[in-house]
Amino acid sequence: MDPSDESSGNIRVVCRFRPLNEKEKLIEESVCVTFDPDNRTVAIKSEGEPQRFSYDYVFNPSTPQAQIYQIGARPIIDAIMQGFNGTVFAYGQTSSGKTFTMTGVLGDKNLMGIIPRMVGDVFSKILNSDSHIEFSVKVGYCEIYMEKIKDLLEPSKNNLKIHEDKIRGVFIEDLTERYVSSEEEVFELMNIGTSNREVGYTHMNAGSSRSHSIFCVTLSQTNSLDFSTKTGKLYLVDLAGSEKVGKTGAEGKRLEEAKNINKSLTALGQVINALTDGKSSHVPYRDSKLTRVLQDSLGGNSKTALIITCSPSAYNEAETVSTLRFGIRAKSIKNKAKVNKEYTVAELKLMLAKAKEDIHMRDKKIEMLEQKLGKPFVYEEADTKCDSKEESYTKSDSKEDFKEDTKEESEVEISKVSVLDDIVIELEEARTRLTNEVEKNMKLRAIIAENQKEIEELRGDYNFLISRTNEVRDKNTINEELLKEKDEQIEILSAEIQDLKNEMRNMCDTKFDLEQSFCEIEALHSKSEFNDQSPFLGDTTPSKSALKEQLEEEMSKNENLLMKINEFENLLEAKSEVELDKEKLNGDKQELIKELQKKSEKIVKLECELDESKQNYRNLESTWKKEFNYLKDISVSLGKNLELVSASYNQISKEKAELVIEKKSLERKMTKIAKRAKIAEEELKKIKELQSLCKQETSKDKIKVKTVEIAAKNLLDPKYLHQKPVLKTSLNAPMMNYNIKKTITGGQGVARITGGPGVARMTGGGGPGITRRSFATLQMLDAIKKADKSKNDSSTEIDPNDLSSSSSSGKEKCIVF
Ligand SMILES: Nc1ncnc2c1ncn2[C@@H]1O[C@H](COP(=O)(O)OP(=O)(O)OP(=O)(O)O)[C@@H](O)[C@H]1O
Repeated sequence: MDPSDESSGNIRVVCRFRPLNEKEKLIEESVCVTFDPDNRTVAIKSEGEPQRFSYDYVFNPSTPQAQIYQIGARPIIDAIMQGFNGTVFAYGQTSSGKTFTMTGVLGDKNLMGIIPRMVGDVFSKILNSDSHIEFSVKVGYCEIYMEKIKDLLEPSKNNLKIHEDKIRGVFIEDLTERYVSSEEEVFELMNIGTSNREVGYTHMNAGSSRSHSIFCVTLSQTNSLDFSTKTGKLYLVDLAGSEKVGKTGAEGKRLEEAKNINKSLTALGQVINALTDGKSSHVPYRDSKLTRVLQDSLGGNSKTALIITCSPSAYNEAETVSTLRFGIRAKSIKNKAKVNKEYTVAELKLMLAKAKEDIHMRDKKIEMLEQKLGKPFVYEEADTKCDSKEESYTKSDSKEDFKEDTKEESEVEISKVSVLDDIVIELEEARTRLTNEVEKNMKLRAIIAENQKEIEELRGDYNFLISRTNEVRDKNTINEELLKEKDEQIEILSAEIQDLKNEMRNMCDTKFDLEQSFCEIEALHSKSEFNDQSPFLGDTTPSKSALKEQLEEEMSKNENLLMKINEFENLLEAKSEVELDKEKLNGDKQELIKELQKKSEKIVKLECELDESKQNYRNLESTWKKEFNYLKDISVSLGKNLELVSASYNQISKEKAELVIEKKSLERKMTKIAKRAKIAEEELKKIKELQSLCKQETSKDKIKVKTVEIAAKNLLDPKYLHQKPVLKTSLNAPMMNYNIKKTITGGQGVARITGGPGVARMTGGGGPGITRRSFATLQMLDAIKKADKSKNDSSTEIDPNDLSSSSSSGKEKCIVF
């Protein structure tokens, strides 16, 4: 991994003091703090020595919101853009200005807090980014109230759970996250969330936050060129303020809230202690929801800034000191943040393709260099400048020296090329390995995709079975309830039937009695009609009217009975109906029982299948995990290989550049040497020509000397003395081995021979008359001989007196050879 993808460092802690509020001014106007001019230290005045606390920055009460953002939180945004996680959280006593710092006044340019400013910066950075980077921004908003996490964008979700996995770290499950495309949309969501927050009145703060709020911004970036993705998660946390219930006057609900707030803040303090005391092996993140949510922000994968907020009032001195101490402890927490980057297969493929292309290019270059080094030298007129080494070659340097040097240099170059060859072979091997690994990777991915499909199908089957089982169970329960109801009804009806039967029996008895009585009465009545006057009868039997009354009574009873009988008959009918129903129900029940049995069997079967599916799923999952780990290993080794490839590439590039420079200088040397060799060859040719010329001249000279001697003799011969002198001629002849030019000029007694290397010049005068001429000629021959001897002299003068007598006519007399 690129080292810039990781960063470890301490939490950044800044401290902010707000101005005195009205209440503090009323209670006690004195201020208990002084600020050092270095903007890093604050001192609390106390009776003894003032207590001093130093942070990354200390803001005095007059610091504007914009500066707090710039110094306190802005660096975190840069980290988020790079794909790190980030957290900014505010801690402090109630009413110390946490919410003012984090949120401030939305929509007010001067008073808005860190969250809206950060959001604004995120969007402006997105707008100014490269066009091939695609961004997506999501926001979520929740609060921890009385140890429950409530979704502030969907308040019905009021007990969200915290989870953790390797990819996402610690996260709040099911938290509503909305995609947003402008800061206005974010502000809208913030307003919605804030309106759902638990806020209440206390003596210290009319709008006191009774919960810890967490505003999450997730920024994902996809590079459309290499398909890599980066995700930075930003947590902006406004903690509830610690409070002394005596001061805040919390009672009832507020008291419960205060207890909860203080408890979770104590848990936060304990986590910080465990992280910083250097002895604790266990960090109690799980002691509260707050610490669990902030787990990554405190000692984990996040760049974190803590803003501690304080009151400057002497009235709150104890709370301020406690907050300052908290900040000091938090300062030594070390986090290890890493860029949340994902290498996609496409990205890996692209990297591989690039590496292949690089290797190919390098191959070509190396081939070219090899060709050039392998070819016989072609002398090019490439460069006309001479370097010092080249100039040290003089005419006396032999071609052999030059060849020797060139051979040595060539050997060095060849050894370099062979090293390069080795590297190229290694790279080729790495490339093959990489290709194989990528192929393997692709195959594995295909297998995993298939497995996942299968798992999805199994999951679908499983869910279907579960829903079917639940359906059957529900039906069963309903049927059972129905049966129970019917049984109860049957029981009631049976009891009623029993009662009716008893009543009917009683009624039958009464009816029988009554009928008997009626018969008796009828008999008596006829008897009374017969013995109407009998006093005996009148005394012992009831009177007719009495009997009539009794009869009427009995008749009405009878009617009632008849009615009851009717009722009873109806009831019997009803009973038979109920019995029919009961039978039917029993039938239904039997059917239901049968169905139930069938369903139970089916459930058992389905449960078996489910177990099997679960087992399969578990197997697949473990295979998948293994494969995933294997893939991860491969991806790590791929990363390493790619690093190796790029390192080798860099090395080769460097060496190639050096090689090119050396090659150029070699070519220049070659050109110079070639030129010099050409010159040397020309010189040699000339010397040889001269040698042959000299040989020719020497033989000619001998002939000439002889001719001169003959001529001289002839001149002295008396038979030539009357001959006219030659008007003018010149003698051009090399003397001995030198290229000597001799000129004899007739005139007024001047004769000069100019000697020196290669040249002898004689000028002489002659006059009429043989003697003089002969004398002059003899003088001249003598002079020539002298000049030949003194070849190193620059000139030999002949005394003009010696020649004056021979210069009479002013006309030249020469001997022609
Ligand atoms: N730096 C400041 N300048 C001006 N006013 C401030 C400043 N800080 C805070 N205030 C004011 O003080 C009051 C309390 O601030 P705030 O609500 O932000 O405190 P808090 O720490 O969030 O309190 P709690 O923990 O009770 O929620 C508010 O009216 C706020 O406007």
